[in-house]
Amino acid sequence: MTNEANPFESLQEQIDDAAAHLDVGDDVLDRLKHPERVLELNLSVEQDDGSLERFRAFRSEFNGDRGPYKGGIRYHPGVTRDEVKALSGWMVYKCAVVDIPYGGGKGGIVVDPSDYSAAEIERLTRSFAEELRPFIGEDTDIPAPDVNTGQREMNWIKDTYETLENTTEPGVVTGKSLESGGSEGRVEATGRSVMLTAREAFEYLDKDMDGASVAVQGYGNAGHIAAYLIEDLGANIVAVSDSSGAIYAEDGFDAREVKTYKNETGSVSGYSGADEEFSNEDLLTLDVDLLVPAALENAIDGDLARDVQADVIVEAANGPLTPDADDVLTDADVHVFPDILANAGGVTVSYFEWVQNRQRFYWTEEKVNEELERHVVSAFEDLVECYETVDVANLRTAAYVVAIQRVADAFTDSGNWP
Ligand SMILES: NC(=O)C1=CN([C@@H]2O[C@H](COP(=O)(O)OP(=O)(O)OC[C@H]3O[C@@H](n4cnc5c(N)ncnc54)[C@H](O)[C@@H]3O)[C@@H](O)[C@H]2O)C=CC1
Ligand SMILES: O=C(O)CCC(=O)C(=O)O
Repeated sequence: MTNEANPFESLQEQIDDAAAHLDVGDDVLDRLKHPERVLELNLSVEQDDGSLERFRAFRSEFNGDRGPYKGGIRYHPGVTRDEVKALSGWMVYKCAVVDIPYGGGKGGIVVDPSDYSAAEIERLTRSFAEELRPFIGEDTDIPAPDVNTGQREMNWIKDTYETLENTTEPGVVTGKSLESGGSEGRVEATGRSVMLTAREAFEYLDKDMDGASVAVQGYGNAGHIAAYLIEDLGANIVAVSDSSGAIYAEDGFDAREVKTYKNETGSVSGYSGADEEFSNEDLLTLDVDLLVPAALENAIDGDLARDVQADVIVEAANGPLTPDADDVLTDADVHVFPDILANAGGVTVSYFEWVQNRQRFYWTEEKVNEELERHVVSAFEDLVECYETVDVANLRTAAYVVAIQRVADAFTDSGNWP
């Protein structure tokens, strides 16, 4: 990460941008800019050929003022300590934006899972779970899926934890399969909140979703589900991409069909319904009504932002825009609906999963989706109210003003500080 923005510094800059509008002292604010603790591990894991391989892993517990640390675990070769710290901080403010009783945490392993067998990934995951065991638990720190992890890894973490603790505690981790205590609607939840945010954003901006052109960068859990749910609102998904590159069709794709093709072939490239193939950078600068970055941090920096032609950006990924990009896009009147609102559906339904686990009483998908919509729409309204009544530059800063105030109030109300 040499020329790229450091995500942890980006997070701190986002907090600084909100500072002037907050009733929070500099000392408390300084606390809210740093993780409470970061665990760094070297996991030694047996490979299929009998050799031992070492993997670096992290878990950052950023802030627990509003509840247990909560956030996903990422498997990616680009994972760094600072990235995990940033992601854990974004979790704190995301949970506060949607007003669920959690703090924020995040974990990651430096690994490209496509280079390893399922058995090797299982041993790696169980090894991580063993090391995390003293720190995680339903009331302390609750992992979940992120990039390149899903139900399978969450089931393994739950099983390892429960075996070592000699208990049943399904709420120790969320994003599990239904059979292991997962919730209806969790797989779709992140994409669903992106869709709900896009729907509310278009209504707020008095724009028509019917026939709107949409480009989606990243076609994994968050991206492809956001794409087909936005398509269901009547929009045209004209471009999508993954790490192999981007595909474009002027009349739009069938978003579900593209995913089926990706499942079969491993990438979106080569899809027969495409008019053209190009780079991810080209996708990000297309002249579309709505752009949804759904891959990784720093997708759009200050330079690329100057070429962005989209009217509206709804962030499915965490941290896809650098602070420089934010400045450029704010000046250019591009409406950016921030990650800590738009992708909060994942953690919101994780919260519902945890509630169901603790009550041993399970909800229908309809109830999950109704409650999710209520949380996202209410958070959207809180942000817009702040944006319209406080002199903030953009909706991201509005989101941080709302969220930081909630976290700081929890800290001071607990009697820890006057
Ligand atoms: N899974 C979840 O519940 C949540 C995920 N997120 C965020 O959404 C983003 C995506 O996560 P998931 O969809 O879960 O991961 P995933 O692993 O399911 O999918 C990631 C997708 O991004 C693509 N990709 C990677 N690098 C790319 C690049 N440079 N250009 C274009 N595409 C690229 C991959 O090929 C893949 O299609 C991340 O920022 C994650 O933190 C946020 C909230 C919850
Ligand atoms: O479901 C969760 O607890 C966290 C999901 C996550 O990692 C995120 O929102 O970035």
